Amino acid sequence: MITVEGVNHQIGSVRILHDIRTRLPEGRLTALIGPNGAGKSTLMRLIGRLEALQSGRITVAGHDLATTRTGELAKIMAILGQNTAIASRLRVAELVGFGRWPHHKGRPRPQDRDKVSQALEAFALTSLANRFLDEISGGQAQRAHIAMSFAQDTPWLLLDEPLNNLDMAHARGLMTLLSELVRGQGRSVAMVVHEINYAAAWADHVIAMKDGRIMAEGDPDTVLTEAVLSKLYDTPVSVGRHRNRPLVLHHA
Ligand SMILES: Nc1ncnc2c1ncn2[C@@H]1O[C@H](COP(=O)(O)OP(=O)(O)OP(=O)(O)O)[C@@H](O)[C@H]1O
Repeated sequence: MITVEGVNHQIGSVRILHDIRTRLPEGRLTALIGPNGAGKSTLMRLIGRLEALQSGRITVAGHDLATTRTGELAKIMAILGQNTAIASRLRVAELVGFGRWPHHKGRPRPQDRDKVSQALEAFALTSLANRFLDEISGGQAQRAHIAMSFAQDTPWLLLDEPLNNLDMAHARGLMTLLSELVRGQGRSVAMVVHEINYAAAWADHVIAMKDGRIMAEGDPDTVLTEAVLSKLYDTPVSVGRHRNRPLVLHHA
């Protein structure tokens, strides 16, 4: 479980997060939703310790972020942030190989190479393994970054907008793979997602944020309702059903 208690965050004089208290359940896929600027990435970055905690307390699988060593944390949690700009003269396999660093600390072993091969295969990147990052498409680069986090092989996987740039089939493939990690291997995934129907179809738990606060949280049937979503996004939405899950419609 990830616990967040009394987390406030401020940039300059602007309050970005207001007293966030929540729990992200273990062995589940949690979707963070909400409008632009709601504070989703900031909360993810604080949980992933990419940003220093200004107040409150966060624990990941019982480890307090304030006291856990980075090497230890990197074996518990992989985080993929939103800005994945990285040296473009790097090959796909090298990027994915960085995910193994916490395990081998510079001396890759056969099992590390196996994990990289598995990650390349899982994200349909094997044929692109030797390409440089500036020689592949935006969606392929996005998959390579997710594959790097996947190769880290941690109980917790935190992904900020991993569906960016992915076409329908690859987005579906990623969600299927993430839910297999959760259901088949008992891993825990938290992701920021804008396309609400991916949360509706695959998430077990949804946290809806607006203006630096949590507006609603719970299972998709509880959170993905017309009342909550219309208020969350300040736009009218209809919610139907598809395969016994919510289906959100927001066309004119
Ligand atoms: N470096 C920064 N300096 C000043 N304000 C910032 C900075 N980073 C983020 N903010 C502000 O913090 C608020 C929350 O941003 P955050 O990126 O966490 O939102 P988000 O919910 O992830 O949004 P999006 O869906 O657009 O990615 C926004 O109002 C944003 O403008």
